[in-house]
Amino acid sequence: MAVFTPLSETQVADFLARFDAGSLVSLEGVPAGTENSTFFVTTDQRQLVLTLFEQGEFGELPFFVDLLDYLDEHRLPVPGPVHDREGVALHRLAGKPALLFPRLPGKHPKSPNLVQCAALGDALGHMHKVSQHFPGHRPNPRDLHWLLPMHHKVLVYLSPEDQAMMKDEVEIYQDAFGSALDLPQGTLHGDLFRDNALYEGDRLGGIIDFYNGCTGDLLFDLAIVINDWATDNDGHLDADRHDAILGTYQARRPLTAAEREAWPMMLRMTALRYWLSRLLVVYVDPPAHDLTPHDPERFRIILKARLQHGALALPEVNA
Ligand SMILES: Nc1ncnc2c1ncn2[C@@H]1O[C@H](COP(=O)(O)OP(=O)(O)OP(=O)(O)O)[C@@H](O)[C@H]1O
Ligand SMILES: N[C@@H](CCO)C(=O)O
Repeated sequence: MAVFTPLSETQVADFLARFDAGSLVSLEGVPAGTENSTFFVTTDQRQLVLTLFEQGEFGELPFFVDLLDYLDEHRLPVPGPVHDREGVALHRLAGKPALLFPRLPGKHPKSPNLVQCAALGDALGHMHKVSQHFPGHRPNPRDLHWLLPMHHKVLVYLSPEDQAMMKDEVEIYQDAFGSALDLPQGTLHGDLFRDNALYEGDRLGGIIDFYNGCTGDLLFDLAIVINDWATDNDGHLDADRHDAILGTYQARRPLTAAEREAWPMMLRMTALRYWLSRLLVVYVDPPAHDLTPHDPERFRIILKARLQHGALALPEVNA
């Protein structure tokens, strides 16, 4: 379950009274998700999602609200927060920060087809073009500055071979990314896995869960996407999905020469980023709830595959 703070219908009905969003018809806790409490709220006018923030830096929530407002204004497929009659989006409910969103249609794609991959690449490329001009700033909390101290915390839980792989990798990234690399910057989604996208058939209904959103290398975001969306069960890249995503992405935003050069290393660094964050959840800082954590092994396998086989050739950009 992912309702850490239960809400009564009366609480939600009172909350809705500040918005022009209709009166409560039904309230349903959403089982998915691991970080926040999520509810589907149906009113006599529309379908909404209510999120209560359970963890994280609450002071950062205005950044996420502004980012979603900005992307929504620029017609990206994201749930723009619902503002109340006073123009305020961020409220408190049951003692927790709360946001109301439109409920986007569709389902998460487990095994995305090539049309769905192309739609995702197009949306991400569009988002990255737009997000380069978003004025908000939040440092990337999961970049090399985080990997460096945090990887020490999990080494003790790894086999000698995996310890060596992790240590060597982090050292290599310091050389590769430590000095001034001229990679295009912008605002990233920061966690655009398949379970953060919704599709109605082949149509991308929307991208959700922007709470890892931050400012950083756009390539970092793209590598997260390719590692999750275009990797087979053995950790190898799936050439068709890879090309479908990168083809439409680059039609929006062609990669620069520096990005092309950094690409194989970025795939490795973002694979290690998730191997590490998942290891930390399992061994170092387990959450209070009993939800099954994501499997770190998946990203150890992906990292090994990227080390053994490198990256695939990037599709050419059609002028
Ligand atoms: N705007 C939306 N429209 C439709 N469904 C949504 C929306 N927002 C959230 N959901 C549903 O609620 C689930 C949980 O939401 P979300 O991913 O934001 O939670 P979380 O606890 O932050 O999860 P995670 O573990 O991915 O960080 C999603 O997987 C999705 O099914
Ligand atoms: N997408 C993350 C979990 C949410 O941050 C993972 O798969 O490890």
